[in-house]
Amino acid sequence: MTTASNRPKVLRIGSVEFAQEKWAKLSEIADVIECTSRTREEFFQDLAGKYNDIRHITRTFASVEQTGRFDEELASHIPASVVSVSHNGAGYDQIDVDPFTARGIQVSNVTEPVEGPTADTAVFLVLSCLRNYQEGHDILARGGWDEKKCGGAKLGRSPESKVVGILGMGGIGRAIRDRLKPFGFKKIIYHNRSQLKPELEAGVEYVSYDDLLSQSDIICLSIPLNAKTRHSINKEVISKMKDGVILVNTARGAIIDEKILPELIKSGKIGSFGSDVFENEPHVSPELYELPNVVSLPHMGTHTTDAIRNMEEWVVSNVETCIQTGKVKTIVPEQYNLKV
Ligand SMILES: O=CC(=O)O
Repeated sequence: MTTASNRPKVLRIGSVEFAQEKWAKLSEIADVIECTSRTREEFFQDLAGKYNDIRHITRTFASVEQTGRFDEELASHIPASVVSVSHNGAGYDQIDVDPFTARGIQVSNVTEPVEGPTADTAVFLVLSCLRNYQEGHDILARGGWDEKKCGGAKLGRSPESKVVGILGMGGIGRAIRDRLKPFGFKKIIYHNRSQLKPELEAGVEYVSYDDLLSQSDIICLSIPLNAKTRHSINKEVISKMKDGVILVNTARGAIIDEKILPELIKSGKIGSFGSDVFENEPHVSPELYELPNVVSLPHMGTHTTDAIRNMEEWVVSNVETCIQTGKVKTIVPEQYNLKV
């Protein structure tokens, strides 16, 4: 039981949109402190001052504007009292996990609430690229629907003739698989760090990285961004893909070396590009999104009230579970062996 003197302090960085009730519940067992530091320098000063006895930190994707990345430098300012950092999002590329692991600090991310909404977005992009729906919309919007059938939009293809390759078969990759299955694609294949157990694989075929590149008509990227995966989809890798491949990215923009895309799309090497994420958000080169065979979204993967509420509540659960058991609910994979 917590008393006023031993109640853990939770530093909340970034705003709450919908999970006020869940945060209020957490306040019954912890002191929740809103982070008011406006800059990274101020944050470092506050960590040595008014936040010097906090135990848990929560952060949002947008709060990077306030504190900068959670890197080695920032970790070196974290008070020894801190036991967990809970990130609101599936992708935690704003956090360098190693310096936190070295200090015995648990890092958690959001898993399940992100999977369905992100996969819905991937399905939208796959279908739009396959059927040229964006081109149809653009023709209609500029008043170009004349006598020509469907306004002259290019003919699309149906799923039955296409192989889908999913790169990365974590929770989001599996949700993409499950949503694409009913469309009747010719085959769904995947590549992952390791092959999944049959019950998780759910009937789709595990292939090598190179086989995924060479066999897929549509490639969905669902891998995390880190030092190994940054620009891993580059000119050389794309040259191994089928001519006219459809590339769909709902993971992180910087997995692809974005500057090479316009040329490869114009040449037809990439038949269509569907993306919810870009390398330097919110800046996207008009040269890219103005191409007719590009479907682009401003990072809307989890942009629903339900998803945002569920994600915010998941973050609170991570803190709550850590207070109650000493362990966060969803520790990041790099820390599976962390002794706590
Ligand atoms: O981009 C969204 C997330 O990382 O959850």
